[in-house]
Amino acid sequence: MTIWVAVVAQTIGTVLGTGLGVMLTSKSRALSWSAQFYLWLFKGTPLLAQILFFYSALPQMGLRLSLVATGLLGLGLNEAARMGDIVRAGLMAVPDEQREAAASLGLRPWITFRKVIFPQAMRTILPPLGNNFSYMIKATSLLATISFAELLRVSQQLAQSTTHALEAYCAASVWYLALITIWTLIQRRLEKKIALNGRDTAPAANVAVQALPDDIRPAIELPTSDAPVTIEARNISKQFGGHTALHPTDLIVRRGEVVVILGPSGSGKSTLLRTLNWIEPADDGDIRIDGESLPWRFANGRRVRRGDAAINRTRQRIGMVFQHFGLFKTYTARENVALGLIKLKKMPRAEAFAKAEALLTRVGLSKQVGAFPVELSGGQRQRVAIARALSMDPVALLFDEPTSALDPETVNEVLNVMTTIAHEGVTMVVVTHEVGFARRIADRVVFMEAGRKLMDLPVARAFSAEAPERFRAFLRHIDA
Ligand SMILES: Nc1ncnc2c1ncn2[C@@H]1O[C@H](COP(=O)(O)OP(=O)(O)OP(=O)(O)O)[C@@H](O)[C@H]1O
Repeated sequence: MTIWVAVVAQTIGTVLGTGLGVMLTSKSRALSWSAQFYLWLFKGTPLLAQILFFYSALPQMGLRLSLVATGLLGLGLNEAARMGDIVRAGLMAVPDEQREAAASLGLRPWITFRKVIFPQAMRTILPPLGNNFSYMIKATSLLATISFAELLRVSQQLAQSTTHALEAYCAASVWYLALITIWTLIQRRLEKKIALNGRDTAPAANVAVQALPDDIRPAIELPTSDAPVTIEARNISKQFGGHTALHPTDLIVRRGEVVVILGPSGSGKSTLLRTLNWIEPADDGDIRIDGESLPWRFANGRRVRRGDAAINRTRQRIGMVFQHFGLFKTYTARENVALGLIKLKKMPRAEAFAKAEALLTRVGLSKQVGAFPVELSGGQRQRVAIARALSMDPVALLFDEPTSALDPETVNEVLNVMTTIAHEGVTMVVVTHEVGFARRIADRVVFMEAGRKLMDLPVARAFSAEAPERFRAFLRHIDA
């Protein structure tokens, strides 16, 4: 009986708690506040009072439960509140880059959750879940020896109407709720504080960002090649809080071009790049991929934001490589590369794996196809990430500081792969601090400072006396 009750109650708690955990991390306020209310109520009132409530109040609503069913309901709903917190912690422990990597492939939120986020969150969730289950087994004995006896006693008293047992329980519940509310508020404050302290800091600045006067005229030169335009960003801007990370900026990338974006730390390079595939939605402006607007559709002459599914579809056409690789940790190299093909292109598994292996061979990893990310070096992981970004046959690849997290010896193995695919004609936009790479590979060099594009020149002119003084000062600083 103990095992049966514990298993059923734990199952109710785990299933319901998983839903609550997802709701707690949801961007929808209605969902997260409903889940928070549930947790507050069930964590804040004593189990015995809840069981008593179910036992005495539910029959009045026409639902009569047996003693065991009442106990199951009480234990299950309480466990759901605890599991909700545990699942939320597990989901929050999965780095944001995993979600961004999935979004950059164009995976739908449900698939991302099921295939990428939840399996990783399980590693954090499983130990406390085991712990809770041990507790649950013991709680069933409490239920049997104390709660049921108490239930029967109170029920008899209620029937005889000689005491105010129910009121006493209600008053006790209010007190507990007040205590738990205070603790919840303290816990929230602590979590907020820790979240702020733990926020990723930008890599060390190589040149201090200087404020620029608002009326500065950027030295912009539009590309002269007449290949068709692949990415067309117009007037995109982005603010974080009150801080303008990106002033209204244009960027045009033509088919086969390699555009390298250089600039001091904090100058808005990554923000510009991340708006190009809407991983970071811009506040204003438009991005067109092969002429198709990524964020907007036009209805009755008005501009309307496209739905997430439509944005995902267009986004699939652009691959992205992240600084910290963003490989899905629970999948092998081959599975990482094949996931988008199987889930989005609906390719049969065998065919997707064959294509994944061919791509991994192309980046020099034919022997590591079965390795998990932890078994690979940084350079190898980044090459898997490049193969994965190529898997969807994108019209362009975006690289966000692809070598910044690598040891100096492995930087070149990644740059060599990037050089090879650039020579194969892949359209690329690269944010990097590797000036040498820009000189060798770029067709155009964009220089950013304080959220503005200050230079956009063909490579030969960018590295000549013709370049703006600010860019030459930046190069001198790096040389030094
Ligand atoms: N998610 C965010 N929340 C708040 N501020 C942000 C966020 N992302 C970027 N910023 C701010 O926007 C500005 C531009 O950041 P961005 O990462 O684009 O610069 P960057 O040139 O790529 O820098 P780095 O070379 O150091 O990566 C910085 O001041 C940064 O602190």
